[in-house]
Amino acid sequence: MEFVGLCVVLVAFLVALCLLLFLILIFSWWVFPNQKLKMLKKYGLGGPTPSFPLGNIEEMKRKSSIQSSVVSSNLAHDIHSYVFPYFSSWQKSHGKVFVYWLGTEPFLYIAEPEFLKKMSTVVMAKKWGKPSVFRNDRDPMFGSGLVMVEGNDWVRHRHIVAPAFNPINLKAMANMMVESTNQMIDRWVTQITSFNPEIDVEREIIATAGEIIARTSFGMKDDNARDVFDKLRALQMTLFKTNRYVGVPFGKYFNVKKTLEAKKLGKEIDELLLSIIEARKNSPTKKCQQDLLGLLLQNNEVDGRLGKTLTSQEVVDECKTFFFGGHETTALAITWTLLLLAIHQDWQNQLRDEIRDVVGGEKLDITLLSGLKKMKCVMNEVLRLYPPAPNVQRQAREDIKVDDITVPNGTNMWIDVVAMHHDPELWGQDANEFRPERFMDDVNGGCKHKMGYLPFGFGGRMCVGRNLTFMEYKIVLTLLLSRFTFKVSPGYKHSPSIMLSLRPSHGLPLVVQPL
Ligand code: HEM
Repeated sequence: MEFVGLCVVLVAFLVALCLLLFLILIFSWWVFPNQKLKMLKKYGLGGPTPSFPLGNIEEMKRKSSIQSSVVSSNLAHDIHSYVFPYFSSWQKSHGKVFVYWLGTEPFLYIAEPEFLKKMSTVVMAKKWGKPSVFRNDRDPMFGSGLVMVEGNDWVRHRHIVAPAFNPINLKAMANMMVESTNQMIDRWVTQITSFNPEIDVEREIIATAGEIIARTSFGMKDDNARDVFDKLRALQMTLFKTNRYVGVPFGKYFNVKKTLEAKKLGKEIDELLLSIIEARKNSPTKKCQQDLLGLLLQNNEVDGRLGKTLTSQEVVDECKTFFFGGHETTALAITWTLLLLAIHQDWQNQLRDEIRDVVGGEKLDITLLSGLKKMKCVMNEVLRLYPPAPNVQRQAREDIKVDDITVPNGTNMWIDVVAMHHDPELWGQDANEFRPERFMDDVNGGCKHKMGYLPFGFGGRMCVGRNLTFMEYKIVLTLLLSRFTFKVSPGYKHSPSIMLSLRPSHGLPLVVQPL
């Protein structure tokens, strides 16, 4: 009798527990998001109607799949409606600031620089959050690296990481960049001399930039480092192939196999990097190695006295962040540049002339690279038309007041960089044309608003690695243009798409000929 009574109590307890869990889920997935939606509407923010539990994801997928079946035949640069068909269509009905939903997460869409300026004048860098849904989704890539940390942790990370990227430190890495690029050039020469001048430039440049970032981040001399490099690339492919439902409840379990694979790779990478770090810490000569890891360890030691250090796991996460944040973005800047120079032969010739005048035909002296003014204009224009980082993300950590709108604490923000970079209201009627000269006398390219050009983000959280990109861009392009000419292959299909970064979805085959 006593036993039966106990069973009844146990069953009643379990039923109550399930009910409680059910209520928690319903509240967090449905009631609270709906309250937020009502509040955002009250503050005057419109947007497409979401449905439970996918939000607007279905519509986004539908619009993308219609668009991706179309391949632009005319190499046009007006890519916004092509890469973000849903934003482009919602902009027409809801303007440049509205709310859309990824699963049960509201996102404030912003393509209005004045709105952004007003927000960033009241929110300091360390007060900005990064959307928790993305932090969880990208945890194997970035962990608690600089891209993802917030508040005082961000101040501490930035304080140690930023000095590693100063131009004097970067100069010491130039040789690694030259070596990796020359190895790629040798491969191309072998391929071309065997009568195959068509090269998938995107694949080649991404592989070389990956090698460069691994060498400049943690060196590639020992076997462990090579192993890390291979596993980082495998992790990237795994995450890349996963069809992720960010913001949807239990979204990461839709692809259990890939999620587990990514987790396993992430753990193996962490262990290998930790062993590299420990070996460096125990070897006074290796610690002074002039790569980013060496510089972080040195900065850590100096700042250790002030109690502002990074833990070994945080240093690991920074190395992974450099790899994932730094190599594909830089590679794509170079890749899109080669496409644009292949289309615009006049600019290709102008850059070659400039290289001859400024750098000469001798061994590359990197102190001369700053004289490549036209190349800088070309880079700026490429980053405008084809920004490798097509959006910037934030999350409000307090209510933010912009005029009579209040953006409530917790709201995610998606800043559409592609939209702003192609907006005729900001750039004029030639917004979709390749005109590097617009940057000749104006660092903002003649944009009508200072916050309309954001290839590296904005405010205190602006990209910490941009100096490394500038140097790598100039070195790789100088070496390539001094050896080859580039033409668009008849097999190239112009189909830019968003795969985390803005990439040519069918690669970039170019016809490459030695000079
Ligand atoms: C063309 C090349 C690159 C582009 C387009 C790019 C773009 C960006 C963007 C848009 C952000 C976000 C800024 C914001 O939230 O306001 C960012 C942040 C960051 N980038 Fe880059 N990046 C590039 C190269 C690099 C390189 C080479 C590295 C390192 C090796 C790097 C490391 C980082 C880090 C660590 C952050 C986080 C900064 C912070 O939150 O304090 N990036 N980058």
